[in-house]
Amino acid sequence: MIEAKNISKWFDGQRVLYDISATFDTGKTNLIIGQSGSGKTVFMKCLIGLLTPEEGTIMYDGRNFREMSVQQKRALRSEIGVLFQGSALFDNETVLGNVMFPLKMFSPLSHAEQLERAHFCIQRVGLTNADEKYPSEISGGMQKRVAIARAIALNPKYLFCDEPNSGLDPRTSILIDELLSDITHEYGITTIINTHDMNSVLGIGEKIVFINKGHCDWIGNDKTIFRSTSQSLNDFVFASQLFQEVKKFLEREYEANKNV
Ligand SMILES: Nc1ncnc2c1ncn2[C@@H]1O[C@H](COP(=O)(O)OP(=O)(O)OP(=O)(O)O)[C@@H](O)[C@H]1O
Repeated sequence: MIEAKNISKWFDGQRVLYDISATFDTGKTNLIIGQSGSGKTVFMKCLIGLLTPEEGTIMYDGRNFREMSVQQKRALRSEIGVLFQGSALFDNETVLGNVMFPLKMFSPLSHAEQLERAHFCIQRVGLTNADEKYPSEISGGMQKRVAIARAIALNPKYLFCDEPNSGLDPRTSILIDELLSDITHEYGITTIINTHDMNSVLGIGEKIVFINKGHCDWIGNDKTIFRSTSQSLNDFVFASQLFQEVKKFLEREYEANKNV
């Protein structure tokens, strides 16, 4: 479990996070949602330790991040997997090379064991006959699977995903969500996902933290979201659903007219 207590963050005197407190549960897909510019990425970066909040505490299973020594922080980093927005694969490395990267950098395993682990992860995310392919030779959905295989290569306790569905069509987005959810449950990972995709919210939102203009406005799940009395959350849900409908309509129009 990760606990954020009273997190506040400023940039050049401009406050972007206001006293945010939230817990992210072990073995669950925890979502951070909110409009563009609301502070989701800054909050996630504070959780990972890529940004230092001016105020507040972050606890990793009872361990206070701020009070950790350099060695303890290094050890914690090896427990964290990150799925960056846009996959961020190395273009000049094959699928296998990408998944081997964290193993070569941080794992005490022998080369043969690293290869075995990489092959296991590639297979676990549903990729076959892809080891020797380069990122430019595979689809966006497959690239995302490679990025997930790379993120779980070191068997992380914590998995952070920034907009995992960006750039994917709705059907592929659902498959990626299902994969993240399956992995989370199977390995008991504390998974935290930044998203504004309503399909994800309703599909895998076991815990949902809604950020509005830097404030934590509401915490709930996919069952309680439609009972929320937060006006800003209701506006967000309405706008997101409208966006999904427009997107679906445009895709249907595109499919119907692409051969005309
Ligand atoms: N390094 C920085 N320096 C100054 N301001 C920043 C910095 N990073 C983020 N901000 C500001 O913090 C606010 C929150 O940004 P953030 O990227 O967290 O939003 P977001 O909710 O993740 O948006 P999106 O969904 O578009 O990614 C924005 O006003 C942004 O301009």
